[in-house]
Amino acid sequence: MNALCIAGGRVLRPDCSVEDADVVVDRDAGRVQDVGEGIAAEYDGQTLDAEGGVVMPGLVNAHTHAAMTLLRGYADDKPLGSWLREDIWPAEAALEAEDVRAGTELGIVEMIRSGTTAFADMYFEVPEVAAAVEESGMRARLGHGVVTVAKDDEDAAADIEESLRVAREFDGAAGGRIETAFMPHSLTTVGEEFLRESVATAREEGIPLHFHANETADEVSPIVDEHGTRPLSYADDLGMLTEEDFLAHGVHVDAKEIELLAARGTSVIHCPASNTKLASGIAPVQEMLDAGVNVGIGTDGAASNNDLDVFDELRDAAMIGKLGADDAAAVPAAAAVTAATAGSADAVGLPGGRIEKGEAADLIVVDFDAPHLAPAHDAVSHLAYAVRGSDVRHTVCDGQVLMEDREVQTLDEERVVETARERAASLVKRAE
Ligand SMILES: CSC[C@H]1O[C@@H](n2cnc3c(O)ncnc32)[C@H](O)[C@@H]1O
Ligand SMILES: [Zn+2]
Repeated sequence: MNALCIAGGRVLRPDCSVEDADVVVDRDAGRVQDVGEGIAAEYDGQTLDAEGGVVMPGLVNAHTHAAMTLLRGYADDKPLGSWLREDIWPAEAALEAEDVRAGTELGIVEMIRSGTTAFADMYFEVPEVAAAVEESGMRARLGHGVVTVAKDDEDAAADIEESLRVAREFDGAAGGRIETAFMPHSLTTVGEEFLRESVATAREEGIPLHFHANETADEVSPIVDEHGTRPLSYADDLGMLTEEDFLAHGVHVDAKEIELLAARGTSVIHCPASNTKLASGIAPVQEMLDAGVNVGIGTDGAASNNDLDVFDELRDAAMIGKLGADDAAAVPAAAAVTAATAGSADAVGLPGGRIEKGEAADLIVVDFDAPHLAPAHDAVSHLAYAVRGSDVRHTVCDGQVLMEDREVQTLDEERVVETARERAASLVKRAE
């Protein structure tokens, strides 16, 4: 067997227990071969040193727009509607394919460096996003975001066709590391007739759906006014809530909508930093978990976060979850860590999220030697409340080492950062 041994660390298991163990990976299969104390000695192959560290599943960023790294810090301190209309959409109107490639690569480098092995991405120029994912060795579920408002019927239909086309074309790309979805931007930015027809097509072809929903209060009232019902019952009527589908935000959901999500098995991707920065509101995460809704974690784009560090995000989820519930016991450490690993992987329907024999070999080693992690009474507490993305020592996806000793192996980090700087500067000029 072509083995990779992650040796000498403590391993986070799916039940959030932590044990001294080595992890042996079958590199050809991209799967965990075995987990156990001292087993690395039985195998030949590449070894990654996990001494003094915790081996855990790679984080899954279940909702992002990776190329928006180019717009990091471009427009701040505004609510969602004016931020999008006054700043972001005008800038995005000037996007070229090369911008998306450069911004996605920058996002990917940032994610690999902070321990993310998979992500779900809604953006434009999906072939460029897919090429960046393929080169980087990460795993991703990709889609072209559709907006039909302010478009004539022909342009709207073309946008939908593009989203369905890339969903068909790129599913299974990069040796199966890329899967796809049909991604209508939101329930208010895609018209009902367009949704009705395109969702039916996606359903017939078995293509899952990902969309923004119930993000701000401003987004709820127009749906209630126009359709006489809450957004998620409207989405349900359109056939948009199945076990394969996942929606981003779910901030302004009432008890009936939470029940509906649980009944349909639709996952919610919680984006606490973006919801805080845009003052969108506090998602009822503990209520959703109590109702049996699967919750994943996403950063959203770097322009509303402003980074793609999922460790930051899961800490925000745990902290803000307590504030929202007015209960310090809400969204405890283990729940936040599980949401960012197994919860996110299950939500987006990608392998990973658990270190277990036979599971995908998507894992990271987190260094526990840093002063801000001493003492370590409880590893799971640290993973939720104290670890930073910069504590990640190694990142492995599908059995391939993407970062070793903080050196990204698959992309040229210096070139990626420089190109992204250049493309961001030229994008801003083109948008003026
Ligand atoms: C049509 S591709 C995706 C589209 O979404 C925009 N976007 C970024 N962040 C958010 C958010 O928090 N809510 C809604 N839409 C968002 C992004 O700029 C792209 O235009
Ligand atoms: Zn988003």
